[in-house]
Amino acid sequence: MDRADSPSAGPSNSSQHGNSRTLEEDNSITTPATTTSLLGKPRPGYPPSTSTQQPQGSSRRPSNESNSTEISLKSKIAHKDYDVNIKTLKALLNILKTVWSESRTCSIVSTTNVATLGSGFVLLRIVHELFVYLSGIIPSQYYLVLGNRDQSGFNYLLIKSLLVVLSTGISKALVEYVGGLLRIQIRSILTANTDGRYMKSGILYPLNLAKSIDNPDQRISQDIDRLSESLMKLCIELFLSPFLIIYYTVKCWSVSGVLGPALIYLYFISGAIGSKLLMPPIVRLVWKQEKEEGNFRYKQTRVINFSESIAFYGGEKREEAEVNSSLSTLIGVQRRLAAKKLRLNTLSQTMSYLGSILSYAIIAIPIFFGAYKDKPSSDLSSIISMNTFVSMYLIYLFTSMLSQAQELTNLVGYTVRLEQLWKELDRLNEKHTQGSSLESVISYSANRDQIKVTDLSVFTPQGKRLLSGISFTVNVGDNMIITGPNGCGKTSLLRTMCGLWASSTGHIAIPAPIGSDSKPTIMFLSQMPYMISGTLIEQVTYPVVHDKSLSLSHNIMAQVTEILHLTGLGKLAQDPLISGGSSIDASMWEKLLSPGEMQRIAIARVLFWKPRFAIMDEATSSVDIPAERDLYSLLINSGVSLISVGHRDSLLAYHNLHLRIDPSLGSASLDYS
Ligand SMILES: Nc1ncnc2c1ncn2[C@@H]1O[C@H](COP(=O)(O)OP(=O)(O)OP(=O)(O)O)[C@@H](O)[C@H]1O
Repeated sequence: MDRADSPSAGPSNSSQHGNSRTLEEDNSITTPATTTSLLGKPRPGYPPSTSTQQPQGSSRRPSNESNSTEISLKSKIAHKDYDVNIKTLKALLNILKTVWSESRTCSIVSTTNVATLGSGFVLLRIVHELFVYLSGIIPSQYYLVLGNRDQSGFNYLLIKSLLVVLSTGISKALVEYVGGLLRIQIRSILTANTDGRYMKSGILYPLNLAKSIDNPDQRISQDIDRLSESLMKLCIELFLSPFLIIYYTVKCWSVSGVLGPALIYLYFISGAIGSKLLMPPIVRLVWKQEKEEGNFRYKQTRVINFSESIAFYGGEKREEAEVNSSLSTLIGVQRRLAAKKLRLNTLSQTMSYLGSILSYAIIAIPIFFGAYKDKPSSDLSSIISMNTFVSMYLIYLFTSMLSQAQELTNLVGYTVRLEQLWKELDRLNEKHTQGSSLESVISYSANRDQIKVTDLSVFTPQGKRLLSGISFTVNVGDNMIITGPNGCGKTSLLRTMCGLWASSTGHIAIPAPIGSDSKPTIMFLSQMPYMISGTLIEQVTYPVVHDKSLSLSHNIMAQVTEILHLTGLGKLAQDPLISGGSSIDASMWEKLLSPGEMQRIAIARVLFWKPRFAIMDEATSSVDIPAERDLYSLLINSGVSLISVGHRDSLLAYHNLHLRIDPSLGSASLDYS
């Protein structure tokens, strides 16, 4: 409820506008349209929905096991861990501390902004509360001047009330505006901080591979935003609540005696108990609804992503059946939810109407006990109006507090989710920092011209042994091809050599980078090249951090253009749509280029960076045979040593070493040619 629209009072006014306003506002706290209980609404979107984004990388198989683990983990979290308790409040405090300390160093917000906005918010909130009080007592003044037929008093009051109402509206809008700006600042700070911890070597991939935390994308993009929103909502609503409750209790007491506040407190307690009893099944169903919403959305997204394959197969009917089945599960849950909400809404509606009647019952007591028997009727109307405002506002403050209690539960929920992510990121960071010097099978060698693998055993992240006893040495100038049947572990060996899979034994020595040299010494090319959002130059120079001067540098442009011509992509450099210098979305790149052209872009990146070694996992499988010959010649002539995986016999000619994997033995033999 907007306190600017807080219960206006007066016998006729309150029955016409005052009460209807009040009920409407009470309903904003209690009715199903906006919320489901006196304790506030279970927010859509929380508990978290199933992310539509699938982790990329090596977890190629849809894992039912991991999904069910995730779901059961979420169930546990939804029912148990999201309570408001000391632990979760400490986590919230930790987040607030981070916001405060980061606001001084964060590059995307200025400290002055945060401090100015914070103090501006506090000031505006106090000013607004003063105007709310002034506008609340205006109706009682109207009863007085109208009752006394005082025309000049009425004219003066008319102007005064217009100014007060205008100021109340403006101050409320400003409170929400400044609160909204603060929310954006908090979100920016927390997101930048979390992304800084997440987008790191040794963290991004292991976190998504092991799924040790569900939906990090959702936690960063959605949960942080909702956390900031909940925090600001609580600040806007509850910032002055304790003081206001004390003030309006005293006021109510002074008009109606102890019975008035006592009845309001009783009303509040019974509403809270009733609501608390009816809430749990609804919370559970809301959680389930969010999960089914997520599943439904995921199915729809998959249809979009794979529309071409579905069209080729003519599988539209099959997809429709799949989507419909998901929809019918979702609708089933929504029906059960609506049924459960009925009881709670009955209570909520009844309580909100009772609240407005209660305010009259409170003033009726002193009137019938003779407290105002000497007052003329105009004065009495004014007193009734004033009292109705005070008691209704007190009732509003309580219901508002109750509804914010649910907001607090949401805030704690988002806090727990963010804290879990931070803890996991810190754990992986610690492991990575230690692992690179102590535990990992990979070590940097002073010999920058060699990759040496000794007695390596390769295990999947789940611990299944794929290969054992693998040993080989590739010197700069050598080119090695790895062959073997599907599923024997070729790509897994490459993942282990690149340090992506840590669960291995043996030893791999790779060239050490020199100082702060950002040039990669080893580059990995997968069968499906990764396209980025950006310009043609950024595409070829990936993974350099985006730099405007790079796009303007004539040297780099000339170098990239030459490489594009060499790799058979000269037409791209001439295409105004592509080479115009404007950024193109990654998904658009994937449409503009064929798989073979994307593989050529990946090779262009190697030619641009000229690393010591390029590890190529079927990286030319979509390129025609003559072009494959040209590309391999280019790479070898540029001084890059290649470690290739492939099935085509044509590849053998470009390599002097041949590692054959024998799946029956789980080992490999090395041939020289
Ligand atoms: N993330 C993972 N978790 C568990 N097992 C995996 C994972 N990735 C791959 N595997 C399994 O490891 C085995 C070897 O896979 P890998 O991709 O290394 O085979 P490959 O020799 O490259 O096959 P292909 O020639 O078809 O590309 C397969 O049985 C595969 O299912």
